[in-house]
Amino acid sequence: MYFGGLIRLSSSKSCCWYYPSKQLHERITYRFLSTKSKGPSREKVRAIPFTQHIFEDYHGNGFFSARVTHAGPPQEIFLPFWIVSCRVHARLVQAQVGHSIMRNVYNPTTKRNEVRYDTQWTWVPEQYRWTHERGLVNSIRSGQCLEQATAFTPELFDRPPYSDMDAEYRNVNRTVDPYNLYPATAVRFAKSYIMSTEEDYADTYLRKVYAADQTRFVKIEIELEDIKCAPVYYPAYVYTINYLGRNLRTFVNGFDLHVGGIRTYNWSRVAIVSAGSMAMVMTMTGGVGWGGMSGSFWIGIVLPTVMTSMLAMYFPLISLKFRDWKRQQEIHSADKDQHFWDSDWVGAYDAYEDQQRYRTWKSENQYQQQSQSWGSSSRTTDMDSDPQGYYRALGVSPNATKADIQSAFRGLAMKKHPDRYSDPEEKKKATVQFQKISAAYSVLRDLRIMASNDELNPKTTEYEFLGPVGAFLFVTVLPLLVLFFSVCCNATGYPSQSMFEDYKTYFSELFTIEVAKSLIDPLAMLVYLAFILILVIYSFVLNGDVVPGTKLRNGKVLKYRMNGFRTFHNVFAFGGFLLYQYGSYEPLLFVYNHWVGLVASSILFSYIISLYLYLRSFRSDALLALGGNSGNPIYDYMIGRELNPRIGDFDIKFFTELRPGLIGWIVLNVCFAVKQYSDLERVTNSMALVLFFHTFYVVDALWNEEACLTTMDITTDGLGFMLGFGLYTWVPMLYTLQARYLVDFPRDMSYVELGLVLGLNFLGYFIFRSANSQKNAFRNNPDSESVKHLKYLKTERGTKLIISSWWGMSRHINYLGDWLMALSWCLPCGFGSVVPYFYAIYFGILLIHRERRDDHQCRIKYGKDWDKYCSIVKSRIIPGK
Ligand SMILES: NC(=O)C1=CN([C@@H]2O[C@H](COP(=O)(O)OP(=O)(O)OC[C@H]3O[C@@H](n4cnc5c(N)ncnc54)[C@H](OP(=O)(O)O)[C@@H]3O)[C@@H](O)[C@H]2O)C=CC1
Ligand SMILES: CC(C)=CCC[C@@H](C)[C@H]1CC=C2C3=C(CC[C@@]21C)[C@@]1(C)CC[C@H](O)C(C)(C)[C@@H]1CC3
Repeated sequence: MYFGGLIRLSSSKSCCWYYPSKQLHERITYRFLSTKSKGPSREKVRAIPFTQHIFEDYHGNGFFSARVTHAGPPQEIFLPFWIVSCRVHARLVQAQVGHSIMRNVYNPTTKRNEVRYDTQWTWVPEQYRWTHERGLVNSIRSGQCLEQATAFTPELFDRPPYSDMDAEYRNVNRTVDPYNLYPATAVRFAKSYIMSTEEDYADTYLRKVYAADQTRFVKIEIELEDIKCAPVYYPAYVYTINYLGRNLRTFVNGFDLHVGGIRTYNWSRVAIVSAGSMAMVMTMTGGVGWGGMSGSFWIGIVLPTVMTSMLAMYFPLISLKFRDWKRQQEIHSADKDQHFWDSDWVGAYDAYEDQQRYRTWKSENQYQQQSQSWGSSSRTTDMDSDPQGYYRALGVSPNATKADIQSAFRGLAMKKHPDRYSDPEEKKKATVQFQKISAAYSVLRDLRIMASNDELNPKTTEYEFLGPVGAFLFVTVLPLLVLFFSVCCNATGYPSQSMFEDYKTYFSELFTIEVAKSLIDPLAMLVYLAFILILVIYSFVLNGDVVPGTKLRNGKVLKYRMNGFRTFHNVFAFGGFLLYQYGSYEPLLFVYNHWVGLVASSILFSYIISLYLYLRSFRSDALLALGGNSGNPIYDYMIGRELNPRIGDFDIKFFTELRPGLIGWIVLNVCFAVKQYSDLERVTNSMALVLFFHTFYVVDALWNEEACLTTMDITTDGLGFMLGFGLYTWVPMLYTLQARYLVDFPRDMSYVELGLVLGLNFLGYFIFRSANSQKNAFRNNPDSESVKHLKYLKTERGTKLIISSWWGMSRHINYLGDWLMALSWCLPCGFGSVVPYFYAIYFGILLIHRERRDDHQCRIKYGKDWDKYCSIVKSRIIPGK
């Protein structure tokens, strides 16, 4: 990049611009780094694990910081910058220097002599000229930054093996960020930076030489000659945090470990401090003076608290938006600056093409190695497999990835866009080339999508749940079963008395249009939707650690925000607050009174959301569950096609897994307990026990939310009707069966019964939690103190299977614990009906079936290793069986 000629800038600020070139020259220290310079050795640039604590400190310092700790390993990134160098010719056209003079003046008002300062201005007598060289990085920092930047060479991608590092750090990707600043913008920055820094120096100098106090009418002219704009790269470790659906990057300088990036704030602390300080202000000042206590509460405390905490929460996103907007402005203004545009870009593009060539070379090498190891010769890697010349048009190899094709197209499109040429002949040529590039891109992109789809999303060849027939029964019979429990179980009996008396008449009356109509309850629908909406809002606005999930088939690792537990207590705090304002618990009786409507609404919702999920799973970039791509609509709709459906960064499956079902379950339980209280004016000990057990289970699940990321539902199953219906309907509407039964048939337990049931529950919980935690701890770090004594079997996949302690007793000892708990939840209902035991029966069947499914999946995953594991740990669920 080279600009011949001179660029003339002039300044006429009220400061001085007067100094001989010799002295100015001495004061500027810089080292210009040309593109040929070597920069730091690539070994020096490595993702050092200890940068993790620098990152954590950066986000953990200060009372209001959000203490982000989970960002995964850093990325090694070379950030691109432009180095602008030029020769600066400066000429001082005019300037005045001012000296303050002290005078004694008589003041007739005070009738005294007073001291006054006047400025005596004199023109600077000479016109000075000077010339010097400048070199700047585009973010306008000089000195060290220039020295640490490195010229682009394809070897930047070559990461040494770093065999001494943990696997996590050994496999870190090394990348080069694309340029997102135009060279013309960098030059504009450099120009204004040169102006302002030289002004500063001149001002200081003038004041010193003339012993002046002020300067004015300063007019200078600067001519920039021989401007060079060279791309350089600056090494950094980048941690990416997912925050409210946006990726925030934290940069750790590759040399001095200085850290920068957008910070996040703990909005709940901001809220507490704001509420506390506003309450203090209100108390001290006597309130807002409008609306009494209530006015002061809402306007003086709640409003500012909500506003400040919202600001704290959205501040990172606002500043990101602001930066984006500033960048857009830069780009717009750079467009007008045509003079720099073309020649600059050509140089930048040279560097970009180098990258592409290197990537292509690398992927070809890899491919050749792979095909040698597969012994395959069916595919060819050279350009002969490109009869249409599409790959050649984009300058990529036939093995290029979708991303490679995309970035090659973007680069070429920028370079060859007809709008960038004013000469008609060149414009014509560019138009032809541009059309060729676009055609090649559209064909190759589609091919890549198809190829990657086939590889990533193979057809499902084996059915579960008795295939399409079973799926059909699932989507029809199970909702009917839930309706049966809600419609046919009531205060007369579980099932109702009239069904027992004459079941034929009862059922013939049940399947009528009137009964169907009675299921439609708009108010219940509204309440149900409002509840889901509140959960969605909370999942967006509440803070929580951002945790990476397991690696997906496409190599991606999704991030999840752990705010389930916060959602839980916020739901109760919000509900409690509303009831307090209302002044009665009566709204909670709505649940019992509109039970059938609520159940029907949840079923309808489950059908609709599953349909939405099914339809959206046909997007070209959707990653499907291995078991959900059979091609049979009923089966795929039921089992779930898409593995991790997301809207932006909102993960629908993760949201569904723990929130509507589990939180809804406890909310409904509380409503039933309140109903019992309103009927009996007390809560029976059996109801209290059921409430305690269920709440304990749910709180435990939400508290250990992270653990659900490794469950089959998240890692393997798609999100379809099975999970959707399971969590929007089945869990909240059926897991509450015991609490509802105790409203209709209240009973108290003897102390002996109480003790036995409590004991059974805690035994179950002990097994369930210790086994699950042991597996999680072992999977997270097998060397940690609590699990390092465990014996394990190392599989060929690299995964270790525990074969001692809990996991040596049976292959799913956790299921046994879970089932014992399930049984203990049913026992408080006594033995008057089998219906409250439905949960233990169904759950037993579910766990047996789940164990078979998991066994099948593990056999596919681990092959011979699984057989070996099964021969060591023989029991499936119950030890010794
Ligand atoms: N209340 C409810 O309605 C329900 C509760 N649950 C509960 O959810 C919990 C999670 O269940 P789920 O995901 O089905 O099963 P597990 O938690 O038992 O996880 C099974 C997976 O763990 C890994 N694994 C198996 N054996 C070993 C071993 N010996 N050492 C180390 N890892 C092993 C395998 O995955 P890999 O090797 O690939 O990592 C396997 O696929 C259970 O406690 C269950 O009771 C489940 C369903 C419903
Ligand atoms: C018959 C029918 C509708 C089947 C759907 C099954 C679902 C109800 C269950 C499948 C796996 C589940 C899990 C939990 C709840 C029930 C479902 C969705 C779970 C969230 C309960 C709390 C636990 O601590 C858990 C997080 C481990 C668990 C995960 C599996």
